[in-house]
Amino acid sequence: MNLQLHKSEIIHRNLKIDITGSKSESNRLLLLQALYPNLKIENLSNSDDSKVMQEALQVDCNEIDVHHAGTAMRFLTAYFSIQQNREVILTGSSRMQERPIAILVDALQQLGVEVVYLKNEGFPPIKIKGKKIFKNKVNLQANVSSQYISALLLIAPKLENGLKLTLEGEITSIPYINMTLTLLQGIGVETSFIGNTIKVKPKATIRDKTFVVESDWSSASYYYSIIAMSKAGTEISLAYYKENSLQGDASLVEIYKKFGVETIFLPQGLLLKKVSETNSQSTISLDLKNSPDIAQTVAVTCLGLGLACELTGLHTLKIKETDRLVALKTEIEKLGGKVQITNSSLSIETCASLKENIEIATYQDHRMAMAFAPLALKIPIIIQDASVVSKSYPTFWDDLNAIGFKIFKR
Ligand SMILES: O=C(O)C1=C[C@@H](OP(=O)(O)O)[C@@H](O)[C@H](O)C1
Ligand SMILES: C=C(OP(=O)(O)O)C(=O)O
Repeated sequence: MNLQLHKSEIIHRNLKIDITGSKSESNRLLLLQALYPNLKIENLSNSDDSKVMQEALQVDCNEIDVHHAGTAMRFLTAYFSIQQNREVILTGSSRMQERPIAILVDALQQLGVEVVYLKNEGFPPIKIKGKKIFKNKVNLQANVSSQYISALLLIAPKLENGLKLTLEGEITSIPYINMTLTLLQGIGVETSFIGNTIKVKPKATIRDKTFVVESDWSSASYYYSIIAMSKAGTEISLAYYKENSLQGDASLVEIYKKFGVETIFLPQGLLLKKVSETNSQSTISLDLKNSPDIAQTVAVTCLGLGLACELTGLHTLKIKETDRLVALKTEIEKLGGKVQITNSSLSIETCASLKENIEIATYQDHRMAMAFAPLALKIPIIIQDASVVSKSYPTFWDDLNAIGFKIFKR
């Protein structure tokens, strides 16, 4: 389904957008709930990725397809490693079969788990034979994806002797590791993270506990971009967000001050308000190694506002739903922007005007579709294969429609 977005403006200012729980928190809590059934979860994410995770933890079959869900792939690999007397094949979309998993598999093999590759060495599909794990020391490379680390940490309290992880290299996406540790602490697991060493103590059972998942900050990023591209005075409210977030993408609050967006925390969420114009002479420089999922949003905001930018810390983008660096360069150049990329950075030159009615390809990447949509405040634009958004935010187009975006099927 391609969508034509006519040039739009925000009209329903008093509307509150309800975004469901963080996909990252939800997928961690679902795994913890499978390990500790007296854990209850509220405001669970309605994303495809969380549905896939939930179903995979419930079914009894021995082949599970996680489609495009990276966290589900990595977290379930760890989960099935400790399910004794079960042999499970984990597979995914063709892109998932190109997303590396060797660092996690090597770590599980160091712990004594039997994992074999069924197609290409280092990539899904894999076959896992679950067992009781007594070993408790693992060294692993930490500069490729934090998901491998979170996966091991989530099962760590159920290992006979807990876990000591020694992280090698520069640690990437650290807020996601801290999110995992904080959730573990929340159910009473003892953890420590000092220097490059993480320790988790074993915990057989937990007390009854209910978690209310905070709404997804990565999804909120598209509203930050919308407000940044709107005229002064425009406002949008988003529920349910809090000032002390576990999610690294809450860095949006600081980052979007650069684009004239003010964030006001209310008891039930956020009010975003455009308060000032950005100086078009300035270059926006940001290191996004702690918030990789908002890189596309920020890049397109800069493009829409005609601002030059230099974004660094993007080394994980090449192994996500698509190679996001190449995808951004290709699509921004279609619109008339000038882009340079390396393996870990992206810069855009100041661009005075954008081409109209360009078809943006989305590469089966939800964030490509959602990041480019706010440009409809500046130019008419077409988003190809727009239903990809369901990976993290199924009601995205309905919500945009409700705030005034003019969206038509093509
Ligand atoms: O642990 C998580 O929930 C995630 C970690 C990040 O991945 P990397 O650590 O691979 O950057 C992020 O991009 C992804 O969307 C979700
Ligand atoms: C990278 C993402 O997800 P995952 O790695 O879980 O597929 C994302 O949601 O942007």
